[in-house]
Amino acid sequence: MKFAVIVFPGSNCDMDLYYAIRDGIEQEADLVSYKEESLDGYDGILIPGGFSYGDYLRSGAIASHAPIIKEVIRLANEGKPVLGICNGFQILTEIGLLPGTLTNNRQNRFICKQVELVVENNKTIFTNKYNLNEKIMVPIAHGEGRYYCDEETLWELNENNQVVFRYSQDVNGSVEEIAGITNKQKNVLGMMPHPERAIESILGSDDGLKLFKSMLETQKNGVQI
Ligand SMILES: NC(=O)CC[C@H](N)C(=O)O
Repeated sequence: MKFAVIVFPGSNCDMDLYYAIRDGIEQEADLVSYKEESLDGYDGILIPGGFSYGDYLRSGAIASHAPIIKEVIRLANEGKPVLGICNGFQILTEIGLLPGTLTNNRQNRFICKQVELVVENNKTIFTNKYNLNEKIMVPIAHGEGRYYCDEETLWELNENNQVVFRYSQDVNGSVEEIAGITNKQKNVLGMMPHPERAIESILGSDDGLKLFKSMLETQKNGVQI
């Protein structure tokens, strides 16, 4: 499976993602500049964490106008897997591939720690290797990670099983402890925690590895969702 890791000015988790693919699941990954205008030949798109454009205006707001974004949207609409982590999640909401928004943590400061997540939907291309309600440890590192959406959107997210990860506890004030959601078609996942920083136990947890293995499994065996 061949992945594109999109690199914006200010991305800082691009190499973590690259190594998660190369060493974690032994697949191919390319670092692809935000300036590129084609993503032909890639089976999966990864949007890494960081501080694209210094988080000016709002996290992800300026990145949403980068040349590569048209292609990300095209591939997402074709059904290709698109995963946005942290700043990647923020970018996915800014470009409208995911509903809602990410705003300042309730504590109004940056939070960096290991947190427990619950797998709320294991019937997705990103989570089929997990058990339903499995508890996993994955780090967070964000200042604007508080997920917010209006009541109607929240109802839809729950109704369509689009909430994939929730925090076990309230960590940043996100509505209903939402940590990660998919689009309706379930091929686009955005999450604030960092699975790419939890791929081997020496890092404190390898619970993130199954997310990447799930994507590979789907590609190889066409897992029925
Ligand atoms: N690790 C990250 O991606 C940081 C996310 C982000 N720009 C924030 O602080 O909210």
